[in-house]
Amino acid sequence: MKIAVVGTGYVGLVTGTCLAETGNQVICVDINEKKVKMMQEGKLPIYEPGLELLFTRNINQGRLHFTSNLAAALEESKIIFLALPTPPGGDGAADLSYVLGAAKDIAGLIKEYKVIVTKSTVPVGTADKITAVLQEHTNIEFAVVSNPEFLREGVAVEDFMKPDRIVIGTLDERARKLMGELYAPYVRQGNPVIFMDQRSSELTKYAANSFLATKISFMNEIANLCELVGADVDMVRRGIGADNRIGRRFLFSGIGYGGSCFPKDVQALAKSAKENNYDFKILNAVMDVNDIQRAILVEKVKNYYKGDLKGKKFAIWGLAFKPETDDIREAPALYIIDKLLNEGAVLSVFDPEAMENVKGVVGDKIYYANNQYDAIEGADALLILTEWSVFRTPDFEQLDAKLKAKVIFDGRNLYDIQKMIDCGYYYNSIGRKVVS
Ligand SMILES: NC(=O)C1=CN([C@@H]2O[C@H](COP(=O)(O)OP(=O)(O)OC[C@H]3O[C@@H](n4cnc5c(N)ncnc54)[C@H](O)[C@@H]3O)[C@@H](O)[C@H]2O)C=CC1
Ligand SMILES: O=C(O)[C@H]1O[C@H](OP(=O)(O)OP(=O)(O)OC[C@H]2O[C@@H](n3ccc(=O)[nH]c3=O)[C@H](O)[C@@H]2O)[C@H](O)[C@@H](O)[C@@H]1O
Repeated sequence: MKIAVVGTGYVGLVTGTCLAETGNQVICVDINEKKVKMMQEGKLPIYEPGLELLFTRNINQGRLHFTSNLAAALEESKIIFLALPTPPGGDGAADLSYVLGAAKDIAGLIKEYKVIVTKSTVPVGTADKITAVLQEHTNIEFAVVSNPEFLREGVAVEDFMKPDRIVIGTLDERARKLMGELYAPYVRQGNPVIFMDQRSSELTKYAANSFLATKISFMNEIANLCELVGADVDMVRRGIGADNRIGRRFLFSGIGYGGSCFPKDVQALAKSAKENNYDFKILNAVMDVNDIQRAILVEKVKNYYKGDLKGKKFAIWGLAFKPETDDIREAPALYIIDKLLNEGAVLSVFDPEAMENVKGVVGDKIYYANNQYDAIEGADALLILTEWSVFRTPDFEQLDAKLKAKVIFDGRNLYDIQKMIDCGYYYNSIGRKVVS
């Protein structure tokens, strides 16, 4: 099938590449000409494990193409995916200007029946808005389909190629058939394609992200309670996760959820509920808890140094909002860096992939170390903010030798408490006892 993908961010690139991998002819369009040129030269603009191999293979085999010319991309494509940004507007609601703007452009260019698919995360009623824009500007037949994307950064290829489920929101029979054919190669036994109406599909995406964010905020509150009552959150997590009704995943307490989606989507769903005269109380609490949790490590550091961080040198391991990505959008690390700098601390940071992105935002106010051990040289304490594998089993001899003091604040609970006691560290993690 011939497919156009409009927008080559995370979702557009993964969607386009994976659809090409199953034999489709895919043309990806972006208004960012620099990015398009880069991709035409075979260079991938993001770090995502496993994507480069597929990206290169499909370009070389002539199935994956890039352009900034929307008209050319639409010409022969039967299905047009919109993978455009939906950032929070000033009031927290999703900004639909990219999506509706593209719909208008598409309306002016199509000459035959097209299926227009929203991959972007959009509020309930957006398919109707896209339909209205198209109807206003074209007489050509079309169907608007909601097909939310559930991929996680860092495991995006796996998530797209082997999805838990595929949600397709349309009542248009022709579109339903085409979408069913397109996704047939990705369906594994028991992992269904779920067809529904557009509104239910749009809400499914927000409900999924908000439910996962709720799980995280819930566990962060349990962690805070654990610290007060002398319980261990890792034990509680294992204890409740063994119940299939609860499940083992997404129960890790830490320094709050970040990334380009959870913060914006929880906020957008709360806003959309409010617009419909519904006060979504749980979501408001989820956001409040996350705000508090993002500050928790800084509070622990301040308590340890009795409020005076001036001139203290801290090493930071991990900047990306989670491992296996260079994405720093809404990363807790950015918030923590800002707070520590305001307190007069001196920072030396290391992340396996996100250094360049942080340089672009934070600039030369901090030292960008060459590796994780360079970062800790002479530091008063180490702060761990992202659970990259390389931080899980560090060389403790180097830690002992390079840190000025044996002090670790761990926002991701990477180390065994007993080991830290044996090694003589002051070790403060999340929801577990503080040892020294
Ligand atoms: N990042 C993620 O892991 C996931 C994101 N989503 C949703 O997917 C949507 C896209 O997210 P990302 O891929 O992260 O976005 P992004 O912000 O990384 O990329 C968007 C791309 O669209 C391009 N663009 C903007 N206007 C355009 C236009 N008129 N024509 C062509 N290209 C245009 C930009 O240049 C950029 O390359 C959002 O709604 C997001 O909530 C859904 C699931 C996962
Ligand atoms: O809509 C989206 O963009 C995507 O948002 C999330 O994916 P992603 O943001 O890539 O990352 P997650 O793995 O979900 O992590 C999000 C945040 O939650 C935090 N988290 C995650 C899990 C956990 O147990 N505890 C926890 O604090 C992570 O550290 C991270 O900051 C969802 O998991 C995807 O299904 C969804 O498609």
